[in-house]
Amino acid sequence: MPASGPAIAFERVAKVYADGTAAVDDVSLTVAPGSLVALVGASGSGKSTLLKTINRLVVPSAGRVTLDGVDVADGPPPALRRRIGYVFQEVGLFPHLSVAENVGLPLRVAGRRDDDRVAAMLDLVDLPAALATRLPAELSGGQRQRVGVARALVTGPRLLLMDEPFGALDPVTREALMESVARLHRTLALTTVMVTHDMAEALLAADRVLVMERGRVVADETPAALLAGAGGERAAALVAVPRAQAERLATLARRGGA
Ligand SMILES: Nc1ncnc2c1ncn2[C@@H]1O[C@H](COP(=O)(O)OP(=O)(O)OP(=O)(O)O)[C@@H](O)[C@H]1O
Repeated sequence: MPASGPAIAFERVAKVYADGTAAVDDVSLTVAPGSLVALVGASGSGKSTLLKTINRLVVPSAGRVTLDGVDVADGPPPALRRRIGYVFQEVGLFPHLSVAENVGLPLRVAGRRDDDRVAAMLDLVDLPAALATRLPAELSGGQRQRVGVARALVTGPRLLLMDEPFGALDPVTREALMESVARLHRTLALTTVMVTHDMAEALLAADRVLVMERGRVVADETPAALLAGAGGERAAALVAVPRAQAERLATLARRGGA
């Protein structure tokens, strides 16, 4: 079993955008190596901004972020980003490159070429080898996201960041992808931080859920604790939605079986 990925520490991190929007407000917390953390909260609460301070797509206005004790601001951003997998909703595949070329691009940028590694990555994300020569436009949305995950992990990062990557997909595809990612998280011993709008997904996949509101982390609990009522009013309101749905479905199933 390989050693787990890096610990992340946010130390009094704040972000005020140029137009004066305070997106993140004095966040301090640590993420243990090997954990799968979900960031949830209303639209505009600062989830993406906080996530992007980890790979320096956003530079904090105050405070700092460290990985294994080293400030992410030390050293050039490309070197940092090679150590961090990043998957986001738009995927960002190059339309004129094949699936294999897209997955291999981070290796090429780093001066490497490794066709076996690319093939192994496709296999790891459950994409048939026959798709390797296709263009992104010749794939389904779910397959494109799998290519995005393969590309994010091809350089062997220990840290995976996901920004609502499966939001545009149907629920069945979304669930299958989330299962794949949870499996990769375990087998590759990653530390994973994911932004999601889907509280059920957060509760089922994560081992820790951070609830954001107006730039602050207002609850920080395990899924079990959240379901048991920890985390206060805001967390309870978010948990109420999947809970009510589960209860209605259970009632329907009982009636159907009667
Ligand atoms: N580049 C930017 N310039 C100015 N304001 C921004 C920028 N990016 C985000 N914001 C603002 O910062 C706040 C937090 O945005 P952020 O995208 O971090 O929230 P979020 O919780 O991820 O939202 P969503 O769930 O809708 O993606 C919002 O008010 C948003 O409009």
